[in-house]
Amino acid sequence: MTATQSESAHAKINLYLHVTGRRADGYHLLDSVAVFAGAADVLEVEVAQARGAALDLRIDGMFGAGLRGDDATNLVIRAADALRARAGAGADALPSLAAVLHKDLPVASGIGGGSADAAAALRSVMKSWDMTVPRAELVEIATSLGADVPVCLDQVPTRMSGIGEILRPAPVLPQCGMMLVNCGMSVSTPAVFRARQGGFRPAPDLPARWETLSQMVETLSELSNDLEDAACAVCPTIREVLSVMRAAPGCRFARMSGSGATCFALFDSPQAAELAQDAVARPGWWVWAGDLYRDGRAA
Ligand SMILES: C[C@@](CO)(OP(=O)(O)O)[C@H](O)COP(=O)(O)OP(=O)(O)OC[C@H]1O[C@@H](n2ccc(N)nc2=O)[C@H](O)[C@@H]1O
Ligand SMILES: Nc1ncnc2c1ncn2[C@@H]1O[C@H](COP(=O)(O)OP(=O)(O)O)[C@@H](O)[C@H]1O
Repeated sequence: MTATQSESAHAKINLYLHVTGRRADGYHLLDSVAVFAGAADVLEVEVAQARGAALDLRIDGMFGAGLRGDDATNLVIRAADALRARAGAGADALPSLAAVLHKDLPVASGIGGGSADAAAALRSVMKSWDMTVPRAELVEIATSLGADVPVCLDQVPTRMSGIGEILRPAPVLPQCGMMLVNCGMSVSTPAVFRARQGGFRPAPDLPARWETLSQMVETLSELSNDLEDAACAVCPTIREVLSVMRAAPGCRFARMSGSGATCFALFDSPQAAELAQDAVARPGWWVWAGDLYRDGRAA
């Protein structure tokens, strides 16, 4: 074995999510600001001695039991397969890889854990194979793995549009703290898009920066997550989560992320979010509190 590539795969939070249209293939056009929380999975990839074999994946962590390492549909394996396919005739010369995924983010929960894992796999496998992929092609490969994978490549605050493949800088964020709560129920993204009723909403004008949390909350209050009603129809506990979060001491704002069921709340500081954790704790609920992930990492 040679050097281990360790990549953190951070939770993606949609501060708002407008459905702006629909493509002919059924995919929805979205407008959203995605930010990343400190909460993360960790993917470790090592080069093995053998050549030509597939990526061998082991999974552990708090939410590892729900996923199988030998499942070829796992997004980590699909990411490695996509890069191997790109190597064409040179694929047989690539060394085999051994990977461990520490799965600490809830699965199918609106915070893009699987997408973040796929992006982490693209980053670490490219490094392990000493492979350079032009940015536009990398975004194309990422999009083929899932609409949320491109935004997870860099893990920086991003304005997303298209189906998730058009990426622009988000407004500069203020200091704040974040809490994430998941009620323990997986929610299927396609099922929520199918259950959605109502028309389309325009993409809003946003400022270049939010100087304070109050300014950001004022803007977000004018916007919405257009998947929230549909997700609540699929998983009614989301409404209870939101009302518990809104009642927590110091909570400035709460909303569902992505297609749910995870909800986020904003606080004045990471410490304020951590202090409110006990007030929202319920049996079977996953609660995380801390800072946004502000470092980002270029793919
Ligand atoms: C809703 C969002 C918002 O960021 O977040 P999550 O709830 O997944 O975190 C994403 O668009 C989810 O992206 P992702 O989870 O990668 O979706 P994909 O695997 O590409 O698509 C799953 C299914 O969701 C629907 N889908 C997804 C994205 C999109 N823009 N329009 C859609 O209609 C399609 O039915 C598709 O078959
Ligand atoms: N490494 C992975 N982590 C999580 N989910 C994965 C992974 N690989 C494949 N999946 C599948 O992808 C789907 C979406 O997972 P996830 O990204 O966690 O959802 P969401 O984007 O809603 O948070 C799940 O149904 C899950 O079975």
